[in-house]
Amino acid sequence: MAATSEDAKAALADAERIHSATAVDEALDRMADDLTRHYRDRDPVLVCVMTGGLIPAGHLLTRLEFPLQLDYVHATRYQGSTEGGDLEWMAGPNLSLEGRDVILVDDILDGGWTLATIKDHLLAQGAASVACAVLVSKRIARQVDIEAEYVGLEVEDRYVFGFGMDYEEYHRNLRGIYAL
Ligand SMILES: O=P(O)(O)OC[C@H]1O[C@H](OP(=O)(O)OP(=O)(O)O)[C@H](O)[C@@H]1O
Ligand code: HPA
Repeated sequence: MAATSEDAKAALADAERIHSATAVDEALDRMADDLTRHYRDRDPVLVCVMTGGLIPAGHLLTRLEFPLQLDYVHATRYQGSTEGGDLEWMAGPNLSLEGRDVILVDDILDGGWTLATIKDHLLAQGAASVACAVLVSKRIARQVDIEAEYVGLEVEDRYVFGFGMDYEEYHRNLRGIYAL
């Protein structure tokens, strides 16, 4: 049965805040500095992975003061659950990525299947390069061979939510990061 807002409130009350809003802001500043150093003259396309990538991508974008284009893909394998399944591809990208340098932005790198699959897909569409930028990297053995080039924060192997990441589709709007 789908979780209610009361369930979501109860989960938050029991959760531990593992990164404050300030820590998230500082991590985004560091990521933006690194991305600016590498991409300021490369006319990249920033591709946001919906839905969780929306919040980190939006906050990163306002810190990237150089020419870039924005696109998105919508792909999901958790669908409001805490266990991942097969990746369902729903939409995007819309721009031609032929010869372009792509910054693929998501909220979290966990088992790695999502970013690995999307990265392969974008390279198959002709992208010159695809680098992954994630707000959070979970410290676990990946299911596939992928790592992010740009990482904001690390978390241990717990289900986390906030700043894009959901608890049963709730709590993406929290400014800190919480663990069950
Ligand atoms: O590294 P993985 O184990 O593949 O997990 C990471 C992915 O899982 C979440 O997406 P989800 O499928 O839950 O969709 P959402 O973005 O709508 O939350 C998250 O946003 C990442 O895209
Ligand atoms: O720990 C997580 N939290 C939220 N979404 C996720 N998608 C993969 N892992 C997670």
